[in-house]
Amino acid sequence: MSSVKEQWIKEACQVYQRAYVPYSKFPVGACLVTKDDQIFTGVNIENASFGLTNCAERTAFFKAVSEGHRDFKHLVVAGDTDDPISPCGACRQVMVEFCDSSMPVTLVNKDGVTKEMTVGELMPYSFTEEQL
Ligand SMILES: O=c1ccn([C@H]2C[C@H](O)[C@@H](CO)O2)c(=O)[nH]1
Ligand SMILES: [Zn+2]
Repeated sequence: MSSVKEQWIKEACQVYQRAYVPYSKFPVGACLVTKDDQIFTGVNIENASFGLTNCAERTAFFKAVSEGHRDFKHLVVAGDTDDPISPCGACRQVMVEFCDSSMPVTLVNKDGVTKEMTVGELMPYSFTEEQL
């Protein structure tokens, strides 16, 4: 019996097969978990106009928020990488918008090796609505 976290890791590792990455050939998968245990997966989706690319993490957040979910408890990001994948700055900023700084984020490499971080560790001294 695998733990729920192992299930979330498996989701992120499996969904990245659906990444649309004809340009970078660099698939990424994300599995975002709500506080009421719903799962939203995401992949990176590229475009011939490169700047329109949406990362896996933001795809998962935008799917969840579009479906009415804003309370999250865990994010897993899996990449075809040697080291556990490191999310880009744009995705870190989106994490800050919707997650507590203490929320755990599991980063996974191509062999399933994980690195546990929190949103606050990924994005210290971040820009938030309090500064507006
Ligand atoms: O954490 C990450 C890092 C990169 N990418 C995507 C964006 C682009 O499609 C490809 C190469 O940058 O990887 C993600 O989806 N998430
Ligand atoms: Zn990103």
